[in-house]
Amino acid sequence: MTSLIEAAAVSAGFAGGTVLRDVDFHIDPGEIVTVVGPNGSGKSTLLRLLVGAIPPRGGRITRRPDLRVGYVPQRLSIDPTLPLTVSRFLDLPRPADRAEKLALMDRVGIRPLAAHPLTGLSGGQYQRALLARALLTRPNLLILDEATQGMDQRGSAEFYALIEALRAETGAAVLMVSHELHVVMSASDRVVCLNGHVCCEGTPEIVRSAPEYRALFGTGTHGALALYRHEHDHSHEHHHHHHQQHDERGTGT
Ligand SMILES: Nc1ncnc2c1ncn2[C@@H]1O[C@H](COP(=O)(O)OP(=O)(O)OP(=O)(O)O)[C@@H](O)[C@H]1O
Repeated sequence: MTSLIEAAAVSAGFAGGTVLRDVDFHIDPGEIVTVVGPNGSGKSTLLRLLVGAIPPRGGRITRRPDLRVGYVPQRLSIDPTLPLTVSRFLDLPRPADRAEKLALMDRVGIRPLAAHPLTGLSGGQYQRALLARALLTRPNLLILDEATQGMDQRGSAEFYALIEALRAETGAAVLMVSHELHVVMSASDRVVCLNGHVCCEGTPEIVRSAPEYRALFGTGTHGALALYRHEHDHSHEHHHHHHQQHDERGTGT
């Protein structure tokens, strides 16, 4: 088996009815696959099926035996009265190697925030903390569920550029869900457009011009796509610069 996860003719549903029907899906090592679809189209349900959190009603899901998933949830339910710092958060559920923690916080740009309470982070910083924690398990598949919710367009573009860089460094495949189509799509090798079933899939360019996709999302996203491309082309210098700014601010506090 070469795919990390493979789903064949999978269906899923709850008491309220069928949510997914006849879905074929796979993700290969090192691939970035994005699942897009309107609210309620079954994106989160598909992720939960793939990781085995819920059983399929029909069809079959196969996971490669060496699959190691790093999961970046949308949010975590953490008691806001708990004085949990970013650094301590990375010790949950099990204590992590200190050097490794520092290296990962550095890599995702939150090292100056190590001693800050988790609850005081901005949306973008918080997602980076979740990302660092997910990376501690050295995943070969990183799964992100609406990771950029609440970030502005520039923040999202930077976050996705980081994800792409991490994929290049670690070789991990990335599976993400988003309804922020325009920004996320260019970072993807393959896009799966979901609406209870797979409407269309392929490279971002193919999906973007597919009639099924246009019927669901329209065509008015070119400006945002251009912004991402621009950011992306200049990402490396740009990012180091940003992290430096973070560092300076962080050590001052
Ligand atoms: N545990 C559950 N019990 C009952 N119904 C559920 C459950 N989880 C999801 N659903 C229903 O399944 C459908 C798909 O939900 P899902 O969360 O997978 O969609 P989504 O595409 O991720 O949506 P969104 O973009 O809003 O996050 C919805 O109608 C939802 O109400």
